Amino acid sequence: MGIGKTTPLDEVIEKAGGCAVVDGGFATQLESHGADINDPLWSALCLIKDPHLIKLVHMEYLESGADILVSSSYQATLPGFLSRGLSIEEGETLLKRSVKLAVEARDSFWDSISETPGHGYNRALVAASIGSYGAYLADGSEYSGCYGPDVGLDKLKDFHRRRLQILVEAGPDLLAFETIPNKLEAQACIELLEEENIQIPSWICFSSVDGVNAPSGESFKECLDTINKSDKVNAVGINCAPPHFVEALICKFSKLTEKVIVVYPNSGEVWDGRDKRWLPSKCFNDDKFECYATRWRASGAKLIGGCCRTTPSTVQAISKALKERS
Ligand SMILES: C[S+](C)CC[C@H](N)C(=O)O
Ligand SMILES: N[C@@H](CCS)C(=O)O
Ligand SMILES: [Zn+2]
Repeated sequence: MGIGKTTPLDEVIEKAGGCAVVDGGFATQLESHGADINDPLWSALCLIKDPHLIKLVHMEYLESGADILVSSSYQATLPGFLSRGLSIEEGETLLKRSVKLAVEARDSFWDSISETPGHGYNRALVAASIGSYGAYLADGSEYSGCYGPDVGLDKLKDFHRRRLQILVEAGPDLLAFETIPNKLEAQACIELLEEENIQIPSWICFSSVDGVNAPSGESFKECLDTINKSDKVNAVGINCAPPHFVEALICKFSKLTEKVIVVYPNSGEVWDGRDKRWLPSKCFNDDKFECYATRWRASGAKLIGGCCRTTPSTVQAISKALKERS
């Protein structure tokens, strides 16, 4: 995945007219179909209990115009599955299932739509979601970056390595590291991509709670200086932060990196990691996303979508804004 080579990610961006659409809140949409994800495994519980809902949600985002589907593996981890009494083998099967379900949805949507002349869809890519260590902890620390003194680089690499290998074996088109809250975890991700000689594209997205720095308080300059050293990372950006932070962050990132910029913010509501609920806050509706999407593209983002509490209608609004191109 050397720099300069055209990747499937570049191709989908080009086919989409310069800015491709990422899907929206995956867990949110599972909940709207009645899934109970109030659990340490969060949305990954559905890999065990409701795999059909996972496929349904992927289909809904495809119909809404997503060019990239993010898989259901955000909070799917081997230690998480082991602590539920599953075997390593069962855990590995579930991880592979997350990619398989997204690939099946993509293939079946593409087969059905291909028969419709003049359809405006692109064949979507499947990104395997790799949630941060904080997501696995299920204590809200993907928004604080405070992993404590015992969590060093090696521990983070150990945490991520096997899942990454299994997800890659399952054949996604790319890897999506999500809600990374600090520089150390970004470093762990890039070292793993290198050590495992990963040949598919990847993006690394940070969360942000102040709109200026990573949640840990480290500057994005420090974080991006680390990522810029790796030619295994194709895109870098922000996910699950409030939309009103995004424009300024795109401007900041575009001065700090030449990599593709990816943004998929949440609705603006705030996750209460202790009580496990979304706190009402400044919340942005689909019309606002439609208008923001155009501005984010003008500021330099090439991958735009939604994260938690956004829905297929949000993605439809983004897709409408980006595909009614200038
Ligand atoms: C993106 S957050 C809302 C995911 C859930 C969190 N890791 C938890 O388990 O509390
Ligand atoms: N891909 C995950 C991100 C959570 S922050 C989801 O949409 O559920
Ligand atoms: Zn989110």
